[in-house]
Amino acid sequence: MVSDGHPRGCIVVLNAGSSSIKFAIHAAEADGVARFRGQVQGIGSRPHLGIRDQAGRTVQEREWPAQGFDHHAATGEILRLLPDLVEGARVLGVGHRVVHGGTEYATPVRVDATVLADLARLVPLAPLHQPHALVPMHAIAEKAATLSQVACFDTAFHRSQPLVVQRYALPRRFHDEGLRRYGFHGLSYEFIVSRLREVAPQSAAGRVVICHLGSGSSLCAVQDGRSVATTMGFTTLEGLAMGTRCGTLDPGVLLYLMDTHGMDARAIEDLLYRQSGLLGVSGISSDLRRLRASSAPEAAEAIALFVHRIVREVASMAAAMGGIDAMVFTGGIGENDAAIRAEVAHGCAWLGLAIDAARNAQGTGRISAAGSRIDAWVLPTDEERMIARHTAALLGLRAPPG
Ligand SMILES: Nc1ncnc2c1ncn2[C@@H]1O[C@H](COP(=O)(O)OP(=O)(O)O)[C@@H](O)[C@H]1O
Ligand SMILES: CC(=O)OP(=O)(O)O
Ligand SMILES: [Mg+2]
Repeated sequence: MVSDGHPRGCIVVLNAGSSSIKFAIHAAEADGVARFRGQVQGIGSRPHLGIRDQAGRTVQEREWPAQGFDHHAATGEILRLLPDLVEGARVLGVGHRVVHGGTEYATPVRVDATVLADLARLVPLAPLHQPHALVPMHAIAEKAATLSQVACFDTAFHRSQPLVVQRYALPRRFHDEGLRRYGFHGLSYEFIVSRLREVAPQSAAGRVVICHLGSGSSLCAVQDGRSVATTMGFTTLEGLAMGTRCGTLDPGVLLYLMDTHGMDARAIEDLLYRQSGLLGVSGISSDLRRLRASSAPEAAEAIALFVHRIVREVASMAAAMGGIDAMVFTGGIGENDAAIRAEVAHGCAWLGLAIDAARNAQGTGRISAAGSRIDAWVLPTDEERMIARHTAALLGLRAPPG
């Protein structure tokens, strides 16, 4: 309760990922570890809720059968749980992660009817994410119309990229109508840059490749704290192979699918967003943990493809910056799967990356070997904390981040 020393005002944060919904309760007035953090993860495979308090202790856990338990159901559960977790503090704002901000939104904004309508128009560009961010925004707007809601965008961090990086080689009119490379996971990249400034300021001022490897995966080339290139583009499909997404594909494949298989846009959307990636190649699961536990050759092949694409794209990020000084692994896979990090490092040895096996197995902080030309780190991301920073700043409760 308020009387036991908890801050009086709080920010509630909601982050709808493709396989998870994460949430957090942050003190409104000061940056710090969340009072509560939780997530429903494994949506679509093994839905599981876990909530931890400020000290990292698990305070609640629950599981559901995969069938019928979707993002919508998870949102309902979370909205029901939040009043208890707030513990009597005043909710001063709700911050949302919104994956796509289009050309219009390059900074956080207060949510109103116009914003809701604009963001709904971007649903086709992020079908695994955008609808799940909009559902709680509408629910909160209906139930608590006076509560300030703030939308924070995954695309915003990349808007500093040079125009040539954002352009596809299509006729100019398409770029002008918004068909361009946006990039995503920007809130995660922004948070990692802020962490790197704390733990390795010299590296943070240099040329950094951040590997956000989770259910969705992308790489970002960050130079002096700014995004200069990233693997995702117009949608969250481009770049690396992911849990259920294909990553970069020859556009001729789409023509073939239309002509030869008679597939329409919706069928192709389902194939590329939901049936491909680790799931499609393995035929077993989109979850790396389950592929690790499998002895099927298809599981090993899916993992090898995942790594191969990362290694190729690391080189492309390096090319965008003329070299690499530091590399950071983050996201559900980047933070937890030491073997993926070791395999990526092996593929990047020619760039001067060597990781220390024992440090990598431990999986926190610096993992590069003594003498590695590239400094390598495992840094847990915290998109929710970044959203709390932006939300508090926009509502005038704190100074702007960074
Ligand atoms: N201990 C682990 N070992 C290997 N992979 C893991 C582990 N924990 C989580 N993951 C992977 O991380 C993915 C989820 O990443 P996360 O970034 O939380 O997802 P989202 O993109 O939905 O936010 C899971 O699909 C799983 O493959
Ligand atoms: C942008 C994206 O793919 O997000 P996530 O990894 O949370 O699914
Ligand atoms: Mg995520």
